[in-house]
Amino acid sequence: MAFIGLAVGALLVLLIPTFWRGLVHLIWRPYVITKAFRKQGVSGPGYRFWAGSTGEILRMRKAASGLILDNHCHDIRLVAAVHIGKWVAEYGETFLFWAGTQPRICISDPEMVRQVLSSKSGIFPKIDPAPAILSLLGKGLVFVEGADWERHHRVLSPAFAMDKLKLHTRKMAECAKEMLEVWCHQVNQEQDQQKEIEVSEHFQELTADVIALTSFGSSYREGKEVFVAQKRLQFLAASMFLSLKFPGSNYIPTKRNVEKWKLEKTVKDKLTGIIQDRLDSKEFSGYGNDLLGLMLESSQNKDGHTLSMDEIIDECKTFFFAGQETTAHLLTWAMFLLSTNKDWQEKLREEVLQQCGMEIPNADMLGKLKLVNMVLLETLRLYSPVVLIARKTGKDMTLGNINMPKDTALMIPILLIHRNKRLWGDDVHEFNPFRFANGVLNAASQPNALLAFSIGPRSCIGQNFSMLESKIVITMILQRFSFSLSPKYKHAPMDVITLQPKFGLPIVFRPLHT
Ligand code: HEM
Repeated sequence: MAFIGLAVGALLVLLIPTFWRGLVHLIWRPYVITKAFRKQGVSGPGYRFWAGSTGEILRMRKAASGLILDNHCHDIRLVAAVHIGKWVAEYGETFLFWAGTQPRICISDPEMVRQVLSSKSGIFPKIDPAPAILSLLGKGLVFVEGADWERHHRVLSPAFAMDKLKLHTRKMAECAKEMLEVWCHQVNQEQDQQKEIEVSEHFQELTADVIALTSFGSSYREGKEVFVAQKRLQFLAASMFLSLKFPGSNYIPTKRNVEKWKLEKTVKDKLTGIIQDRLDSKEFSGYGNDLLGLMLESSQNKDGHTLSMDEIIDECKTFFFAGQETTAHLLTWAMFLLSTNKDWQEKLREEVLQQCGMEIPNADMLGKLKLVNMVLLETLRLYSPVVLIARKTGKDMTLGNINMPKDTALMIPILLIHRNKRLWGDDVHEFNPFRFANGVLNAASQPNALLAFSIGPRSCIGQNFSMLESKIVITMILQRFSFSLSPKYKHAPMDVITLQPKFGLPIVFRPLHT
């Protein structure tokens, strides 16, 4: 009896502090945080036990999931990042919401956003990525911090210098030509010389081919298993975002976790194979000067700027995903806008034929395509493939006039900032590429209003790569086809980590030359 009493006592000694910590974490801390922000005028949807705002977010997303917009409606707040749009309207530009028990402060004020993103001192690091995101992207350049980020950046950035990128123009055009030959063949087989093609899938394969070829010396076919596994990991990550978690839940062999582990293994094995092939093929001159070559060469560096094999694998994950997915969506949305704005399609074709004729475009020609550039920028404004940027406060600080404790997560809603009338004017919801006629910095009332590639030291390393690739592809399409939106298209942009058309993008193509 005494033994049982002793055991129960010991158990209580162990359990009571855990129970107490749980109560503090689940009830007291959210209460204190809510109160502290409310005192400073920052309110938001109330905290719900354990779930935070997750239930509300799920309800709003579900309600929006059946909506189809008019093809000319670019105010997509009704269908994408719906919770943020609704809460900004209700609580103002700065508000507090809860990802489970984690507080999130959403900031849209341009000056606050500029302060966070342009800081060079590292006081606004990235938030710790969810495990599902980490298995998708790896701990590569997107997520490393401080001295590690500097080391990775120093090794990788030479691959994105403009003179290096220009050398990729030919390879990018060859990949595009291969895709367009398939389209031409399909169109020519039709008696009425017009053919409907779902382009978003084709752009996914094309951009995968381009990043595989230019950066890893492989091809879509060789890297296909990685791309397919990453696509599935992306959907798992998106679904896991809004599910309730408890400590250790990532280690339980649930159906979803087991699938995630298998996909992670597929990605790692395949990437290791690609890396090993390059190591085996080392010639006298080294590993090559593409992205993979630079990473492998870094292992010989004596200056400490080296990447370990695990870091190289993580960077491969990062670039296979980041280098492909986003550009595919940019191309998709640009085609959507050009197929619904025939006047712009004509303007661009005229420019393209004037500068490039029917030749494969080279870097010099592409540099002269001002209207194509403007349309791509306006596409990035209206349909930014990345809808949200996340950061946190690295120490206790005042941002704007709000005191924030260390580790406060900050959410920057690109999708909403790109629809702020104060910044972009009364025609904010209209497709008007002319706003970029005098360059990105003069397009809005503030110079850094376009955030599609972010700004500051952590802005997108691949932005010139992506713009170059997109210009080549759009140019080569305009040289060959006129096109219009298929009547089957349903306008329902959705944010699954990136912004994409829910039902794809069917376009009807007609050849310009038979
Ligand atoms: C339309 C195409 C693209 C868009 C809209 C885009 C958008 C972005 C954004 C918003 C960020 C900042 C993320 C953050 O701060 O959390 C970013 C970072 C990054 N992007 Fe892109 N991106 C695109 C294309 C590319 C391409 C083609 C590559 C690689 C070839 C790439 C590689 C990266 C990397 C590695 C980072 C992390 C940079 C750092 O933290 O130093 N992106 N991108």
